[in-house]
Amino acid sequence: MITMTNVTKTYKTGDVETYALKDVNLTIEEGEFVVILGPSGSGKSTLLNVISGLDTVTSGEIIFRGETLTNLDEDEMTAFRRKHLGFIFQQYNLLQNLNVYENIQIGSDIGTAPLDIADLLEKVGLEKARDKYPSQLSGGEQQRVSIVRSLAKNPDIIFCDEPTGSLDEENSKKILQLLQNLNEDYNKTVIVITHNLGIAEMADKVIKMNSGQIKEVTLNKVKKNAQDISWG
Ligand SMILES: Nc1ncnc2c1ncn2[C@@H]1O[C@H](COP(=O)(O)OP(=O)(O)OP(=O)(O)O)[C@@H](O)[C@H]1O
Repeated sequence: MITMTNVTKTYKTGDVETYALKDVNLTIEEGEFVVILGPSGSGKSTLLNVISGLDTVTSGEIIFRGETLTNLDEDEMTAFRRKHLGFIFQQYNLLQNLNVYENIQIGSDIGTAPLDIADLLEKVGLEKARDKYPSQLSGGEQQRVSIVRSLAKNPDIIFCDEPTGSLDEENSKKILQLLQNLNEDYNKTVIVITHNLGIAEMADKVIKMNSGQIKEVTLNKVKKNAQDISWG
């Protein structure tokens, strides 16, 4: 689905050149659950940013379903992102003056074949919260709304940067369960960046990064259910 070939990304600050990515080669299959691990500064966010076109590569090639993303101009890349990608970040970024349903509608309006909002709300146990405002919800609930918003447009790939961040185990596992269901029931490709080693137990493919390079790629023969992964 995604192939990265010899991808390098450097940042120049004054005379100093930093390799955020150094000659990265990687394949991500359709419907795969991928977890990217690595210490702070190892290049995880940069990897996500170049795949999603939020940042350009210095050299190398990225191909998505036969289309060379690294040849697209900014407008084409924005269109690609809107059509195919969903993002889940630590910050919820919900609009405070819109209720749950309306917040999610912002996401589904972008999609050409959006998923049913009521259906998604039921999947995350928030069917009763559709008319509530963000300030009336807990942090975990807000996170679930923000996740539903990014999923409502029906993206092919879901990118998650520390999706469970500051949430406790129970709320984190609810979110991970949702990601697992989307991966399994809707065949969505899920790519999660995390420091939490337990999440790697849910993955098909675990990528370990260090100093801008992929140091190890492991395929899990057995995947754990979100509820059963190790924690803390
Ligand atoms: N805009 C930028 N300008 C200069 N250097 C940058 C920039 N963005 C990232 N870097 C550098 O590139 C390297 C990789 O950064 P990146 O954010 O990808 O790491 P990360 O693994 O996601 O870290 P974290 O886990 O802390 O989020 C780091 O050395 C970082 O300082």
